[in-house]
Amino acid sequence: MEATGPPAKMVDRREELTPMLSQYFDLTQEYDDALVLFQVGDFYELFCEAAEAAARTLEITLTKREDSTGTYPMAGVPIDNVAPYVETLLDAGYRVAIADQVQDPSEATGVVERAVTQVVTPGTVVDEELLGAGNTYVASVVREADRSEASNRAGSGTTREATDADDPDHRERFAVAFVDVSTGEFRVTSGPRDVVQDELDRLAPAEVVTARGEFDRDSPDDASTDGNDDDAPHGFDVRGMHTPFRASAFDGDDARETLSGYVPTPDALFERPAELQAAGGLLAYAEYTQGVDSGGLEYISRVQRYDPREGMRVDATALRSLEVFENREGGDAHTLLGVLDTTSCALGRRELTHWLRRPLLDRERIAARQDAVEELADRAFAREEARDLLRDVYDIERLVTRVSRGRANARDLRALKDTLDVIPELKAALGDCECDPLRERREALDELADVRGLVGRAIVEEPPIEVTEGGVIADGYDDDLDDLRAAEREGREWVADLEAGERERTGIDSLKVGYNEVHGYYIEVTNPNLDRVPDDYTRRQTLKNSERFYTPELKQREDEILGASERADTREYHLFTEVRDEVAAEAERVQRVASVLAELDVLCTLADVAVDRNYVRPAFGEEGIHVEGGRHPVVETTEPRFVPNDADLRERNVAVITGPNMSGKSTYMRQIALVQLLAQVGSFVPADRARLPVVDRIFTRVGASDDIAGGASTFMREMRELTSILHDATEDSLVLLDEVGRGTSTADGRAIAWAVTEFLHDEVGATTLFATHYHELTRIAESRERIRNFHFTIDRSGDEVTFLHSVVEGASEASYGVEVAQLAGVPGTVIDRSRDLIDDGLPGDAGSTRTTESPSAATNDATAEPAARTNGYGEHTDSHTTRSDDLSSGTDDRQITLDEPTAGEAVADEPSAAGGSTLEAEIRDLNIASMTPLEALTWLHERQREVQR
Ligand SMILES: Nc1ncnc2c1ncn2[C@@H]1O[C@H](COP(=O)(O)OP(=O)(O)OP(=O)(O)O)[C@@H](O)[C@H]1O
Repeated sequence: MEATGPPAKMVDRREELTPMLSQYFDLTQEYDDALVLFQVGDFYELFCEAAEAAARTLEITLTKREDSTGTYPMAGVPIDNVAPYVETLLDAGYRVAIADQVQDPSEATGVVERAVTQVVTPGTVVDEELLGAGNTYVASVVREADRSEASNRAGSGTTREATDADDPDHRERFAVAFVDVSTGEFRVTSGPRDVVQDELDRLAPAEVVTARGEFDRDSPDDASTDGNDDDAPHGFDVRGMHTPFRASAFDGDDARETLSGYVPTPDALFERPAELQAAGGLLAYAEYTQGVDSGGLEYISRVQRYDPREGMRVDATALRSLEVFENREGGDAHTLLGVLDTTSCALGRRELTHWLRRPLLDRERIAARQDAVEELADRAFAREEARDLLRDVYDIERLVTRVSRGRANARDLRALKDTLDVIPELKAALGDCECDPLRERREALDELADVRGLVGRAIVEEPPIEVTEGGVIADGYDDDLDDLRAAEREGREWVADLEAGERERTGIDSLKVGYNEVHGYYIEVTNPNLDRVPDDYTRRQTLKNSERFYTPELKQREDEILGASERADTREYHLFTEVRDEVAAEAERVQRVASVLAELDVLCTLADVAVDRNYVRPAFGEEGIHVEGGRHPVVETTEPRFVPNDADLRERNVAVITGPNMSGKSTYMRQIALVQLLAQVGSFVPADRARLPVVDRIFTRVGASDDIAGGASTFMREMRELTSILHDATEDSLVLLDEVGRGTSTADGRAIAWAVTEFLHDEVGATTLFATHYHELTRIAESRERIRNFHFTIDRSGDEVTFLHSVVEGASEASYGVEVAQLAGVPGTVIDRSRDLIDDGLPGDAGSTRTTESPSAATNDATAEPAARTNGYGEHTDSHTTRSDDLSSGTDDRQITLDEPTAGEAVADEPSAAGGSTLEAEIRDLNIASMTPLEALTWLHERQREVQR
């Protein structure tokens, strides 16, 4: 960003700068991709362009600094409340380098020494205040060497013959590593582009690091920032910030060297060199941001390589359309996570997210989780007790990270102890649980009695936040400390007795003994009594109405007290860091306990949800999906009269689902996918009964109808996603298609929908749910044995329709678009007119020179499609190649042709019928009543482009 790097004004005056600004200049040069927050006393200051940018972004005052070399814009934020400012800067796309004074100003001879102690970036925040409850990842991506550029899968057509791109040996491959610096979780994997993209989608890193120089077009030193497609690391689609980092860190030797600070034999851990490079480069970046040297993040000891194929693949599109973590508006209300997340502690909350992100493929692992959930569901008392205890569990995964990094305070240690105190009780609560997964976890719960005992003995029950000012270490833990405290106590007692003694000795009743920070202990005598002051009193301070004195003995005692107190504080700090280091040495054990606690929390939660919401344990078999009385886990919580529905797709069917708008098609499809996903997570499912296959991947393609503004580009995206489904789905996949084809003309859309359905049935064999308003699609079932039609029923009495939300076998009769419009409150005049038009045909039909179909052909026939009723253009245009008899039944005069032009395009090719301008003729001939809003908008968009050309 332009506000980072050395300020232009200072570059010009580099040699003249004062020592302090010179120091600032050097740091801005060294950390040239960050805003440097430069400590000056109680403030972090920024200068020149950086100050202006910060003032704008943070809405703080821009001031000036003047010295002999000039005037510099300056802005500052208070040190003791810096977190919110840093957060705002991160949100605005900046990285922030914190340059602290690392020398006591009183000891500095010249300018105080300063150093960057931390670079805060979106992916590497560790401050509690800046961290959300979930994981914050930073990822690194490395492209494998010696791979030729592979073809783009999205463009590789819909045939499933093997191509170069399919051949595992010829596809472009990447390695990707992820770290959560706040917990120490570290994972590495590699694979072809789509697999790595899935991993990036799944873990949604806040930042992606790549070797500098690879993507920086203008200057190799230019640090790119987020949000710009041009900066997409290796062409991956990532939401987070993109950070180019020192390329050498990703070199094999350097990466190995970095890794050796964390794992004993790096080479043995990875399967491919690029994985080692990605992991080493990422660790080097993590060290750089945390201001530590090689090996300085020792709590990252769990560098794990994983295989993405171990889990069900659920890409970002599927996660979004199934609203697993986020609803369609991007919020977290009414999501699957929201329904399930009644976890007791932060550890469990993060673990649940992990589980939902990566449903399992391994039947045994699924069964193990199910066994645990089942037993916990049955043992209500044990479950409730365990959940209660887990509520007292702190986020010890992050806590132990702070311990390892020397950032934990005494309260953190005490919180760790409080958590460890829970473990014996938790083990007892689960003592009767018999199934292997629960027994194993119970046994894996290390009580860490040593750590618990140490902290219990060493740290007082309610320690202060500061660890340098005493009051942290418990009495009896250390003899030296006890002696110092005794000396201090004794001195204070002596002082406490002094007042009474001196009053007696001097006869001054108003004499007082006091203490202040500046002058220490004193004896205060009011002016009228000054003549009675004994000789051994020395004057210390004169006030308006009194004088303050000390005696040689008081002075001596004061020195003893203060000396003892100071030495006690120092000793305490020393002891505290010793304890902290001892705990840090057990970090791995704590992390293991944390992960068992996390799993237990999730298992208890899933059991609780199962009981609370009446879920059942699904069985797994070899046949396709068979659900009885299935429910949508989220919609059933908001819809008081949710109607359960069956889904019998045992032959791995392609289900074509029709029904009026709003009847429940999307909900139904999503509920089947969510039931499947939950089942593979190991959870029970919202149904009366479910027998399911293990699905390798869930694909979703939701039509463009909701996204009119996106226009043509949305359709393009839709088709790209469709291509990837057709290419990547297997017979073990579950495919959801919701109104695919809606983003283009009705004719094209229907043709595509038809062909896609055939392809999925004939070539792919994936279990498919296809919700559509193209009713003619239901006819495919006549010629394909595994294609089945389902539709949603409504109850119609007079003009009123009631949605029954229940699915039945067979094709739907109509769309009831007008009835839905009426329900939505469209004015009665419009509704009546629509009904007339349905009955009588559209005026445009009669006037059109192309109309070959009689409007009356579609009248009063509930089975007629909107398209057939209103369009019916019989003419053939070059742009549509699918033959009409592919789709039509050919038996009646409601024959549907696929050669129908889009509202605009075919007309535009024709000369004006009325002899006016082409545009005029087009407008006149437009059959507006038959167009969807999207078609109208697309038409308008095309005309605009023509005019603009
Ligand atoms: N099984 C059900 N029981 C009760 N209410 C339901 C059920 N399914 C859906 N609904 C309600 O109906 C609304 C519409 O459902 P949904 O979006 O699934 O309809 P749709 O047929 O896909 O509509 P469209 O074709 O317009 O996209 C939902 O928001 C929900 O409130």
